[in-house]
Amino acid sequence: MDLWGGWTQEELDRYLEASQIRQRAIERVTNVVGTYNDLRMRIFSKHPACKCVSVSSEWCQIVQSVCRCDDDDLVINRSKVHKSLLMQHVRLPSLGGKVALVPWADMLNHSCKVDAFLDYDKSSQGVVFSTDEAYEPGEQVFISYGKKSNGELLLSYGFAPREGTTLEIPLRSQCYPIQITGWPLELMAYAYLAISPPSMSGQFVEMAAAASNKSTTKKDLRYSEIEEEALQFILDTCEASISKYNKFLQILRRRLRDIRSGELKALTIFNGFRKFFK
Ligand SMILES: C[S@@+](CC[C@H](N)C(=O)[O-])C[C@H]1O[C@@H](n2cnc3c(N)ncnc32)[C@H](O)[C@@H]1O
Repeated sequence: MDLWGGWTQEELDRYLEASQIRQRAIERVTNVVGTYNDLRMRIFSKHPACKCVSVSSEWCQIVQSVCRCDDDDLVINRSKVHKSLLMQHVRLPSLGGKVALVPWADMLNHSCKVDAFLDYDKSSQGVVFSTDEAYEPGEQVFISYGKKSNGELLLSYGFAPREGTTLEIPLRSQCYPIQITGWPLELMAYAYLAISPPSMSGQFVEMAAAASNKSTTKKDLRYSEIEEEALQFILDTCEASISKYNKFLQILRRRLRDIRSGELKALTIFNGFRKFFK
């Protein structure tokens, strides 16, 4: 059964055993299939002349492979696909996340190194894009698709950037992307919240806001009295997360053991020869 972007159930189980993305990929497929089956029951079964039209080829791929429906039952509306390439749905932060159709916005690629995004500009009454990096003429300009882990980018956009590699650390209902160079303030805030004693209830609101990325004003959230415990909490969670890849870790350990024992054998033979020529 094809799941998302051509991934099979077996591949999901093998490669994404410990990843949050595995469950989300399955949920996505379940939602698409549920919507299609609902439409089929309510509309297509009663009006055979009606066709299911989708602008998304992934949507059709999932429906076709999972629901095993005929090609004729599904139509990818090419003209809409064409338009959707040029007109991107964009959420405008300063208008409370209102959605706008912005011409050519679909041409912009993502980079983890930038925070810049398109937004509504009151003075020019239009959607503008201000870069947060200096670019040379002819250089590619990037936007940020959001603070997303590699897994999320892979699931939603079909690519995983090489730079700024991230690992998703699942903590109860939240999920925080950590980078090889560090961890986000939100994760630290969550750790403070999770381990802080009731005597610190006065700070709970501030910690919760920072953990859910709602407070952008406070850049340095520190509580020295519980910092050690919070760091230990993050370390334990990271270790627990990676230990789920136990098959992979076993293979690595076995391979290392084999290489080392091979080296030892070679060393013994070499020492034997040395003694022989002494
Ligand atoms: C909104 S479009 C961006 C424009 C697209 N590159 C194009 O030529 O039409 C989003 C798609 O671009 C690609 N993309 C965006 N940023 C990328 C990156 N940093 N590395 C690789 N592919 C990227 C992915 O295929 C993604 O699904």
